[in-house]
Amino acid sequence: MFRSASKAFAQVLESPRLTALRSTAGVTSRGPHIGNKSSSISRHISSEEDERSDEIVQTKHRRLSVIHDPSLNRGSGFSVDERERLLLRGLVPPRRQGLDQQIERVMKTYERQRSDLDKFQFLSLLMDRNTVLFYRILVDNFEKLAPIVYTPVVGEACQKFHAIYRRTRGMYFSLDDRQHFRTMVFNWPEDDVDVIVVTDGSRVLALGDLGCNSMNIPIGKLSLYVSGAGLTPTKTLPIVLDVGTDNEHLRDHPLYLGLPRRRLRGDEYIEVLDEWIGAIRLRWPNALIQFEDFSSDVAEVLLERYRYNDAPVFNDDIQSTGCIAVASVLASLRARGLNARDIAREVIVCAGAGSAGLGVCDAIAKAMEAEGASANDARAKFFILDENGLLGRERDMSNDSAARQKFQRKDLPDGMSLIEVIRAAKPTVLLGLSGVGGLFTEEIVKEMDKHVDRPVVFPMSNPSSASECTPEQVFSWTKGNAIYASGSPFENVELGDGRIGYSNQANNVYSFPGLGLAVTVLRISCVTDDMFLAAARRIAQLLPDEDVKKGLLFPRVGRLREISAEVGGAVGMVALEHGLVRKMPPTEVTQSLDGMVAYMRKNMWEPKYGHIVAE
Ligand SMILES: NC(=O)c1ccc[n+]([C@@H]2O[C@H](COP(=O)([O-])OP(=O)(O)OC[C@H]3O[C@@H](n4cnc5c(N)ncnc54)[C@H](O)[C@@H]3O)[C@@H](O)[C@H]2O)c1
Ligand SMILES: O=C(O)C[C@H](O)C(=O)O
Ligand SMILES: [Mg+2]
Repeated sequence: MFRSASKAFAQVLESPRLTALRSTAGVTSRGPHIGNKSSSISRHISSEEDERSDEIVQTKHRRLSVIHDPSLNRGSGFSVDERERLLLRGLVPPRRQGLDQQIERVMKTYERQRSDLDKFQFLSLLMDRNTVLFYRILVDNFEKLAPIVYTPVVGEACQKFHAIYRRTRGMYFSLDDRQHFRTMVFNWPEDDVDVIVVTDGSRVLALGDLGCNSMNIPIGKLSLYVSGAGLTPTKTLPIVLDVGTDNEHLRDHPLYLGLPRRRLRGDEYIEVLDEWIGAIRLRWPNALIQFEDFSSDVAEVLLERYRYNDAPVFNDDIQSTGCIAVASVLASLRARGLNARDIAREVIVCAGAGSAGLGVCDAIAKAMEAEGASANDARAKFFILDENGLLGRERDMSNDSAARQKFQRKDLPDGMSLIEVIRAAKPTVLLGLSGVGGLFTEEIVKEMDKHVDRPVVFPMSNPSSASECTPEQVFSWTKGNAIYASGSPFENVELGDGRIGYSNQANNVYSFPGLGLAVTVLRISCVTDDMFLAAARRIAQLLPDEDVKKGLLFPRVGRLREISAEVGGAVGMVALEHGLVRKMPPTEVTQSLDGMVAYMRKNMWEPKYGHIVAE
């Protein structure tokens, strides 16, 4: 009955497009030696073309080794001077082309790719070839390409990693490398690493244990740090910890690239993680470490073990998912004409009691407490289910984590079904972090709709196939009344009466890039829950009332750079207040949130060709 709304109509509601931001001028060095020597020389070379940035890169590379280094390669875009200085004469076609022409050629070829997986591979190969061109294209076409490099297509790319593998990127630490972690970190050529995303592949989206195949997840996340928050590409490091896999299909597959053994668990697993983090801290003491897609049995344990160890660490699935969930609930309050303090009156039903579901509920409970609710009153607002139904009275939770025990309902029978819980609790917000596609049926959503004016339905599971319901379903079942946000992207829906049903994307991509930007720019020493709460509040305020009233909760991901500057600003102000900043910005920056946001924006890397000079 409903069909997807045209993009053009949706864009009418959007505020001005992303402003291009220039990075600050600087000199870096890239070459065959290990390590970068930053020179103090900083001079402006008057550019032959306006499109060039002021950045000067020194290199010892010459001839084909320049072309084979993606961070130096400019393809047909090397200037006449660079061709002379780097001995490239005759090694590239004679006619020089600018970025615009290169983009045109690449996008035409991209459009000819037949499947989404072909598109993924095409972009991966571009990333391997030419860093600036890849990121220029990603930044300029973010909304179109994010679903390819990120959820949902990155999920399929992980499932088929062993079959489509072409070239290495990032680092692998396997059980066979034990006792070598502290030396092998020096095999990585960069002395400066700002952000590491690490996974052990034990729970990739809702696709289960993908072992070593999971490498595309850290690669994808880091490409969002660069495109969405202006982190420097060469200072990002994707890592897979290969501790085996319990995925028999992969383990027995002749092309599988990881260790063909069962997954290591227990104390020995923790020892491996300790050894790994010790090695990382030895080589890159300040790098932000993002734990990604670790299964729920270890995710929280690892976070608690490392988060206060004097270096920044966070778990994306727990904390930044909590952040976007809080932002979504806060924005939905605005949509319903309520205030932030009304969050304490929300009633939350959450399907999914893994680390993501519990992390989200914990973050919302903390947001309630921040608005004056007691811890007990906040807890009483939650009804959490796992695959066995409600976490209720009779459930033996003695071996469960504190995070899970906290949400046990002592007043209701264990195992109540989702529909029974909806009838009993009359929720205002329904969250899906179950990984079960289609879990929110017509009966469930209609039951919820009976008790509230505007049901808030957030099926947050990824990829799209795991979404608990689609926007078309929810808007159809609620006659367009619902407020909707999903983990993976969906098109908006035309409601048939001139209105649009907005399909917001409640994905942690709204928070982790901006957080990483702030940690890097200010060298923040520890990532705290208060930072995520401040970021959530900021995200929830980014759109004007007239947009939010229509059910649009925050700007679309196409404006991620702007959003990341705002998130970075909010995080930076909390870090300042709590004395966690190790690299103080100029005083005027510290005076206001606006000043901090502008500072974040100014420190973003911009994908433009700089000038390469011979070292
Ligand atoms: N939107 C986002 O930004 C975001 C971020 C992180 C995770 N996620 C998604 O959240 C999901 C869960 O992640 P996780 O790490 O907690 O995984 P998990 O496998 O540990 O947890 C899944 C939970 O769902 C429960 N469950 C299974 N079937 C159910 C059912 N029929 N009814 C109710 N509960 C059921 C399981 O018992 C378990 O508690 C994944 O799909 C992941 O992609 C989304
Ligand atoms: O990767 C995503 O799209 C979000 C999240 O980190 C997840 O694990 O689903
Ligand atoms: Mg994840």
